[in-house]
Amino acid sequence: MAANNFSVLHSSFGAMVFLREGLCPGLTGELIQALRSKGIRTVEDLVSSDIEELAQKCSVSYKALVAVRRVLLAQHTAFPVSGADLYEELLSSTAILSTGNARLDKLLDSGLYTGELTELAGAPGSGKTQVCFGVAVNLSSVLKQSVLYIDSSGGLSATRLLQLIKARTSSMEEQMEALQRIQVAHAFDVYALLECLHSVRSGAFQQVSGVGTLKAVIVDSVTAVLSHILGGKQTEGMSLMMQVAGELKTIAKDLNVAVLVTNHVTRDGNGSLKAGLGLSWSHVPRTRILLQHVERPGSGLSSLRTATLIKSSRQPCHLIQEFDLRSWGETEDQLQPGPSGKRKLVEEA
Ligand SMILES: Nc1ncnc2c1ncn2[C@@H]1O[C@H](COP(=O)(O)OP(=O)(O)OP(=O)(O)O)[C@@H](O)[C@H]1O
Repeated sequence: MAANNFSVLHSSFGAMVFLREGLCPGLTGELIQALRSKGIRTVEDLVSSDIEELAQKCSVSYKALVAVRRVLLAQHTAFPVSGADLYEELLSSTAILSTGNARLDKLLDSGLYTGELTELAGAPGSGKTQVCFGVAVNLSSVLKQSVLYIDSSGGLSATRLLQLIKARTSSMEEQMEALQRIQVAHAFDVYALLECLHSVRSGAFQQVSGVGTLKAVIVDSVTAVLSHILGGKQTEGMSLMMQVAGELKTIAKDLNVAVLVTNHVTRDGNGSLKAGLGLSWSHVPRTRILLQHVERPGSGLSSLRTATLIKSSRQPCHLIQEFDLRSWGETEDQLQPGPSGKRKLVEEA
């Protein structure tokens, strides 16, 4: 095929990927050497070349080269899809997982969406971990779905999880089943987190016997492992952070799971709270909620919190809901599915 036939595909390649042994079947060291000798070093160089001419120039098999190019194209090209196909895919594959808190669900347009990253940002003590517990327990005990809880701050409490599960069922058997559906991993530095995310991506947690397909991954918190490697002279910090972001997005998309992460906050020039980890990270979550204490004169520190929607592509931002950390699972105002009612709301099994 002539080189300029690939002009559309050209533009869809992301980062430059160098040809290396093992990148795809048939791409041997010998073939790579032959290609390099003719200036073909990257996937993009190869797929945009005239294969017939290249096979002759490099004295390699035309058939082998076509097979390699076909695999590389499938692996590395983002083929354009129409809006209609995308919408159809959304309807058929996206599940919306209730958080177990009707007010948070309202902010999230019914709940956590599979295939997406949602972030809870808040100051220390604002209740991020408590919300993660509530979400994990609702998924495991009410929706009967499997969850991976990655604890990177040491805040995980099995007794609190059990306490929340007990509030939903008095059956010991159901309590144990619910606890089993929450798989826990500890990752106290960025390398351990990346290793854990690699295992998730390779399917290690997908079907642990008896607990079903993974539906959500919770990381509490990303800041705990990322904040100290950013800034100063640690130049690789940003790259590690974006690797974590890439892994989380890939997991969300490829495994079709909902990803929930927690993040700290800082203050901007005007003194307003904003999510931590800087501008590059700010684009990573699709939806962000800010948790804050409700301060009432004379009432001291209470368990009341506000949740403010500060980033969303579905709902107007700055919607606010107030809720009580102690009343997770209240069902007073159960919500109806959003406007696109065909989407799968995961129901109690
Ligand atoms: N069993 C409980 N029931 C209700 N509230 C609780 C319970 N345990 C802790 N809390 C409250 O939760 C708050 C701490 O929340 P949490 O640990 O979720 O904060 P966080 O935002 O994760 O903080 P950090 O950023 O430091 O990890 C405290 O105000 C505490 O009083």
